[in-house]
Amino acid sequence: MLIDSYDRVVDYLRISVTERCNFRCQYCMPEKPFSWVPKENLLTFEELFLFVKVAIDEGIRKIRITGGEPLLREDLDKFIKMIFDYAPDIDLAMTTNAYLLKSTAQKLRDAGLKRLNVSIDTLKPEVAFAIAGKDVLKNVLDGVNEALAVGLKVKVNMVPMKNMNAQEIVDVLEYSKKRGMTIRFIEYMENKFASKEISGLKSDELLSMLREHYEFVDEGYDGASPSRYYKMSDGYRFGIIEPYGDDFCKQCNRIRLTAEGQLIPCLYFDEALSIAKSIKEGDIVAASEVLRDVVKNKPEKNRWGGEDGEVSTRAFYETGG
Ligand SMILES: Nc1nc2c(ncn2[C@@H]2O[C@H](COP(=O)(O)OP(=O)(O)OP(=O)(O)O)[C@@H](O)[C@H]2O)c(=O)[nH]1
Ligand SMILES: C[S@@+](CC[C@H](N)C(=O)[O-])C[C@H]1O[C@@H](n2cnc3c(N)ncnc32)[C@H](O)[C@@H]1O
Ligand code: SF4
Ligand code: SF4
Repeated sequence: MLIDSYDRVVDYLRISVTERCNFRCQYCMPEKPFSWVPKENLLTFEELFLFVKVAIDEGIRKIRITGGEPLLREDLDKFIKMIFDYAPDIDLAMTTNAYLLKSTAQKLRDAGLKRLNVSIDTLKPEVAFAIAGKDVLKNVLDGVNEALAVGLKVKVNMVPMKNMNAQEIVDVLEYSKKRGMTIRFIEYMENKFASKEISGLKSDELLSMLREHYEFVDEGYDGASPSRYYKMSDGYRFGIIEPYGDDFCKQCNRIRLTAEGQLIPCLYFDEALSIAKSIKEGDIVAASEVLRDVVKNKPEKNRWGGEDGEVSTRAFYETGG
């Protein structure tokens, strides 16, 4: 079991399989980055799998594939199958923009993927264009329908922004509810890569807008998730994620791996250790030492809430959110 120095069990590994993306979301990657990680620096799926086996053997029980856009990476279903065959019981999930999901959902499900978190910020084609930089909505909604049809469990992530999609929070909630998908509203998190024009809706603003339509009670955090959940009178639950908060850090169970093998102990801190060399040399003893070091060095919590108004220096598309 992996236990950090604050006695938290670390059993959740988020793997960003690529930082590339087919969208240019205003809050994440409005411009094509100046440079991508060169392809030769990316860990291959065989190399990533070698690390995944080490991580599972050490106690990881939940793996989320993310990016950039993970579906851009060729043969992703084969990577998922490798993980599933090695440990069928682990919680195997992915976060995606759904654009390529219509043609891939069945393959992913057959490979062993269990859950999907899909980003849906709007149900209006022109707003989707304004956010993602291209005409994406039809593909996204078709992708979600297909994922549900093949039996994947789906959650929706929405980042509400003023003068953009904030007026749609009820519509996107209703869309999700009708399809049995939990929606989580994510507070926009400032970062140095995002468009400077964005003004995100804060959780208190969101809650008062939702109160005009619904009655609900605060159910608090659910396990180690950074989402706070609210239960409506008909039993439907929605979540709000305040990434700048730190209440949920007490339960933090996660580390992150980037596509080039940087193992990140905490989203806030710049520190990371690379597993690339040990994995490329097939040295699993060294890789598990790096893993244990990263876990041991997990900080207690982020410091975004401080008075100096710090913003994230990490790119979401690099860490996978
Ligand atoms: N501050 C902070 N925010 C996080 C962390 N993990 C996730 N988030 C936020 O939550 C958002 C949604 O994360 P997802 O990729 O859907 O994953 P998840 O919330 O772990 O998903 P579940 O396993 O379904 O609970 C991210 O984009 C971040 O904004 C974290 O460790 N710290
Ligand atoms: C970086 S994306 C990677 C996976 C996939 N491309 C997608 O969009 O779902 C993961 C999550 O990060 C969220 N995200 C990206 N930039 C953000 C920001 N500045 N503030 C809050 N959430 C953000 C997205 O909405 C998405 O739900
Ligand atoms: S949020 Fe996801 S879909 Fe949007 S640009 Fe970032 S990685 Fe791509
Ligand atoms: S901010 Fe750091 S400590 Fe807090 S939940 Fe995220 S990764 Fe864990």
